Amino acid sequence: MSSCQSPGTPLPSPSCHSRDNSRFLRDYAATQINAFLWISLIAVTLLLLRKLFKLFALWAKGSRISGLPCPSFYGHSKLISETNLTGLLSESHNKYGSVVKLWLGPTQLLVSIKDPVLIKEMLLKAEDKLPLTGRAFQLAFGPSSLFSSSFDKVQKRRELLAAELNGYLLQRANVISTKVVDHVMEKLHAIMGKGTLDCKIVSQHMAFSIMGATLFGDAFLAWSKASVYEELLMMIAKDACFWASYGVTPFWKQGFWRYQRLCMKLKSLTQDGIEQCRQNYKLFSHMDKNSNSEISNPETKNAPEAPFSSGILMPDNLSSQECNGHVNAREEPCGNIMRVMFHGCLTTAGLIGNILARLATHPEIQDKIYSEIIMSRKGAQKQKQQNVDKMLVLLATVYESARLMPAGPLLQRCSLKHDLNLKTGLTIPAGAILVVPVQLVQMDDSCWGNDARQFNPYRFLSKAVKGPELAHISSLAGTVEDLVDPDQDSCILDDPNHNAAFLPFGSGTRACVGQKFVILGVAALFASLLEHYEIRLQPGSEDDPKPTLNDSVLQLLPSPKIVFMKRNSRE
Ligand code: HEM
Repeated sequence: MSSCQSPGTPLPSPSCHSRDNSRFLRDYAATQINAFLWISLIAVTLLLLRKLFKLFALWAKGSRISGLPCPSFYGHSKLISETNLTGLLSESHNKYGSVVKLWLGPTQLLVSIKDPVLIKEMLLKAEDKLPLTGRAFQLAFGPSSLFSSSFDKVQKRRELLAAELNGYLLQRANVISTKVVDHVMEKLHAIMGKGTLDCKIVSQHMAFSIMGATLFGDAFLAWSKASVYEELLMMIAKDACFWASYGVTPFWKQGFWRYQRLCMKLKSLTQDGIEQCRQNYKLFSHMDKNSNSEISNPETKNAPEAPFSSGILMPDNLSSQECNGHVNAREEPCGNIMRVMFHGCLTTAGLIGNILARLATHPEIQDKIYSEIIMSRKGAQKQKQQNVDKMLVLLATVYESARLMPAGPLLQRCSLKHDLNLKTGLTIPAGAILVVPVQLVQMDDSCWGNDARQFNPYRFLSKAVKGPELAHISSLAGTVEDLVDPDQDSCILDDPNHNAAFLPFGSGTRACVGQKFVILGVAALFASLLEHYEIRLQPGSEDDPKPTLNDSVLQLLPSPKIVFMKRNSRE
């Protein structure tokens, strides 16, 4: 008799019935949990096996690429600091050729490519960037559709920005530059009264004013909070890479919260600036209805329809949340403006600073550019703006300065999902970090000749020699003496991008969209500046500064001290 049956009763009691039920439920639950645990175990094992398989593939494929032997199981990462990575890669390329590997850890393979043709191929095929820059921007300015790691996320926004920069905004580059020079010189006179000028500070003011006037309109130059904005941006730039280098956001650090407060302040100032811009835009659009466009530029006719004929990169346009055909609800409304301000100001300041320093140490080039300016003025007495297209030595100087000091020492990509097969037959395994040591490539004798390390703008000029049938071109890279007379129409400016080793703005799918705009804008700035001032090095100032990574970009340090001498008022 079962224990559930009371004596003399053929049926089990109700309490016995419920005990059976609960035992059944308990058994059932135990079976389910066991099944779940087994399935989880199998899934985790499969995942681990997949990871292990990928790791073996990385090791096997990585071992076919030559490079420095690993000092230990943990790779080279302990030996590498930001400053000596380029040195280590240089040594490695000299020893092992144009594609080399470096194990940063047991699971992290870095592949560096130095051959310009392979670089072009890789930069076209590898569309995704390393997450570091994206993370730095995300931490500082929130989620957005520019500068992210994934190409799919940024593609549409890139195209829109490029169309605006290379279309109707290009015509403003001249106008902005003249105003910026007037504005900055006013500021600098006050500083000059107290002593000499620091190249870094001057270039920072100039870059900041150009970018501000481009994004927010001319009203930015008179904005009372512009100096605070500049200061804040520079404070954020100092720490941006540091905080982004944490794998997990360091919420537990007090410094991080201080940094976040700075970012919030910048955000609220940006919104303030946008408000100014809106009011200014209303004024402009009203004026535009009454008058035709100030300047006519043939390129604008082919450019996509300009939404704001005032010629400013209207923040509303950059921050519109509808992109890629859908509303991006997570996107920070003014995130893209802060990103473009941040990237544009830092990189443009680096370029301007480098040009200032080169011109100060090369008065003969300054004289050539000055005669180009005078020539262009002769042709167009009444014209307010300069025509920089004809100032070949000036443009060549901008190219050469960009070549000698890129924004950063490396271009970085990842080939996360698929192996990357190069035409040479070499396979770069999925998961590897791909880098281009720009500094090395841009100073490589085999790409630029024996004077690769020298400042020689003439390398971008060619002499058009008219033969009996065909005009042929001979490069002018050589000494300054046998060079072009800008008075004669005998030379042409080479497109720097025809040299695959010219990479200050990157190349391929993720190249900088601001290249054309920035080259013309900076050239126009120097045309306005050199027309009225001569740049001289302060006696005793360090005349051999080195490109050094500072505030997230390469800068010439120690920063040279310069003086602006008003022309026709020399002592
Ligand atoms: C001297 C000034 C500048 C330099 C040297 C510079 C350089 C660069 C470099 C090296 C890259 C990465 C390219 C690559 O990885 O292949 C980049 C990306 C970019 N630049 Fe610039 N840049 C400058 C100014 C500007 C300006 C003024 C703008 C816009 C107004 C701009 C917009 C961008 C954008 C949107 C990207 C990101 C492209 C992407 O992630 O897909 N840049 N720039």
